[in-house]
Amino acid sequence: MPEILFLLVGLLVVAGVVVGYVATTRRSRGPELEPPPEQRAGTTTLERPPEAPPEEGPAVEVPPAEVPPVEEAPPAVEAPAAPPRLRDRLGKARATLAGYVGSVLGRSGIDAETWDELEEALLLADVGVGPTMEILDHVRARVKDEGITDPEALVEVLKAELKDRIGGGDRTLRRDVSDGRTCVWLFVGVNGVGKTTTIGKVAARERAEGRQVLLAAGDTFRAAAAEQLEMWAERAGADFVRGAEGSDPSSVIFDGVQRAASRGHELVLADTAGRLHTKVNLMEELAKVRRVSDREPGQVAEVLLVIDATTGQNGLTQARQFAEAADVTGVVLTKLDGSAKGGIVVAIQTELGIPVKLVGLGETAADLVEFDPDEFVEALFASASTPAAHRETP
Ligand SMILES: Nc1nc2c(ncn2[C@@H]2O[C@H](COP(=O)(O)OP(=O)(O)OP(=O)(O)O)[C@@H](O)[C@H]2O)c(=O)[nH]1
Repeated sequence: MPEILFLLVGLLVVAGVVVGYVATTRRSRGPELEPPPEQRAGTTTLERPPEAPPEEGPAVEVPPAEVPPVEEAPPAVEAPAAPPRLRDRLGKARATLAGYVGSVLGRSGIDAETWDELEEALLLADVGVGPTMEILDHVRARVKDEGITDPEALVEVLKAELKDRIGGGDRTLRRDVSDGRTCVWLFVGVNGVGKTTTIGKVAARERAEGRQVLLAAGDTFRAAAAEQLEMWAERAGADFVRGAEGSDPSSVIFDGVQRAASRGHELVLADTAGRLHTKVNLMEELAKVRRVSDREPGQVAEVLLVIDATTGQNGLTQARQFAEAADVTGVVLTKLDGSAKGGIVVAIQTELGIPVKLVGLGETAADLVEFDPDEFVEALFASASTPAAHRETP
């Protein structure tokens, strides 16, 4: 009996000691709750009513107290891996053309079938009926004038014609803004074309080149879109601003611009919700986004229309509508790695005169290249049977 009493007293003493220790440690460490997103470094969530009035003036002043000194900006990140070469990634488009071109080159001369095959090849590549006919008319005229009879020379004339059509125009991404203003690039396009992914790729590139960048989640329709963008921002070491779900995209982007300006960032990359080019109200909203993003302290230097290369000719209709609503300055053609329809480049450039500036060739940060017309045409015509790595660009 005394043993049991002794044991009970011992247990009580031990329990008391343990409880006391735990309470002390808790107090000294503080609560272990995750900080709310707005308190995490480099991230801001703007809680605002959905109908903030950005057109009437700045909706929300960024309080100076919230702005950390510029030294606290995210560190520069490593450059993404070397960008892929166009010709290594144009597998599908190359394979489609290679069959036709191989057949043309296999003939002893140029005959009616040769022209039929070239026409079919261009149509399959989605160059479009109008441009295909024009291109072949020009090539026919040159072949006749120059007395060309050799199929190889004919293919060279066709390549030159294509390069002529998609060449020219300024493809550099513009950064020139008035003194004291912050450069804004807007990314627009229909759903799922790759806007967010492209912004992530561009952010990685800009950061690797040492620029301070802010990503603004102007896609307030889908919470997942903002989360996806935030992930890209974290990876790239970029600043990030999002708004409450359903809030006004113009306000969110404007707040992003204000924050970027106050922190001395060079560039704001603004995402917008995917929208059908046929929905008038959404296209009007986009026009407003552009106007508001252009107000001090921001200035829109690029409106980049993102087009999915696999949609082919439909991309042309989209480009027309977006150009009207948001004054598009350049095209980013994505998913060219999985498309046989690279010919849309020709259609967009010749029919709308909008230069293709960037090309997406995959889903990682490195899969973005500047568009080079000569390289593109050579890549399209490079023989599918010859390993690209062993061929020299003529
Ligand atoms: N193969 C390939 N896939 C790509 C490329 N660019 C984007 N994608 C993929 O396309 C899908 C859609 O990309 P997002 O960036 O979410 O497209 P979005 O335009 O922002 O979509 P919404 O927000 O719905 O309008 C994702 O699975 C991307 O990984 C590319 O160049 N090549």
